[in-house]
Amino acid sequence: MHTPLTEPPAEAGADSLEDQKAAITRLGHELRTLVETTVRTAASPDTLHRVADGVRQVTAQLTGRRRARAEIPEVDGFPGGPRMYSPVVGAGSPLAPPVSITPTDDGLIGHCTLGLAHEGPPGYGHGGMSAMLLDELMGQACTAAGTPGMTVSLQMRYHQPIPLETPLRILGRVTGTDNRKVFVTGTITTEADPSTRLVSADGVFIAPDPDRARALFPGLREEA
Ligand SMILES: CCCCCCCCCCCCCCCC(=O)SCCNC(=O)CCNC(=O)[C@H](O)C(C)(C)COP(=O)(O)OP(=O)(O)OC[C@H]1O[C@@H](n2cnc3c(N)ncnc32)[C@H](O)[C@@H]1OP(=O)(O)O
Repeated sequence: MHTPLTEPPAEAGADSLEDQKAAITRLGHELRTLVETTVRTAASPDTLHRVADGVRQVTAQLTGRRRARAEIPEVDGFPGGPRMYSPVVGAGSPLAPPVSITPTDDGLIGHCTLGLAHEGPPGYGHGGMSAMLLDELMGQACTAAGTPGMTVSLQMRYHQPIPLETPLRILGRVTGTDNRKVFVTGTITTEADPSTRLVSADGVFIAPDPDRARALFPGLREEA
């Protein structure tokens, strides 16, 4: 018998939340492997049909309660906490590379490696993927600076293509604020050559006023 993987425990204490995060992370890893293998495979149509049937059966095992659209998962913190299903940093998301983030003296640094699932031009990263990586790092830099905000403007510059299967470094840094506006810059380089910018961005983020934030995010917890 299969245990439903998305059903939260009846009483989620600290230990059970950790168990839940570990299980989400493990499933996310297996799904990313499946996605990457899927976009690389040269398997025959018979094999692809057989695998599709198997995947459909696996999906049917994810029974139990489904999260509502604006619900913030119990395993997450918003804003400023973990986002297990984020398409950029979420350990549980098959869409995420995922990016791991650490603070620096004046911003945040993210690390990830893109695979063929993130391909734009053959062998290189999709430009939308670069924008997504930078938007996240720059948005999280706002939160880390104590001014969480939403992107209202993201000016991208693509200097060189981003190689796949190559460790990357993404920087996000707040350069200034003006009332609710936060000005942020970001760059993507390889880990091996952090002085050569492959992509850079300038962004404006805006902290919604409290009423707007409550209306936009009805699942926001009071302490946030
Ligand atoms: C507890 C709180 C949670 C907070 C939030 C946390 C989110 C943490 C996300 C984490 C994950 C990260 C992920 C990556 C970040 C996304 O991806 S965010 C998603 C993409 N962005 C969006 O969907 C934002 C859509 N835009 C909006 O909803 C509304 O514009 C906002 C952001 C709520 C602001 O609305 P508003 O408060 O009515 O703003 P408004 O009064 O029109 O403008 C305020 C000021 O900004 C200026 N402004 C407006 N647009 C622009 C622009 N494009 N360029 C320059 N200035 C502009 C205005 O001129 C105005 O300036 P002043 O007149 O005050 O000098």
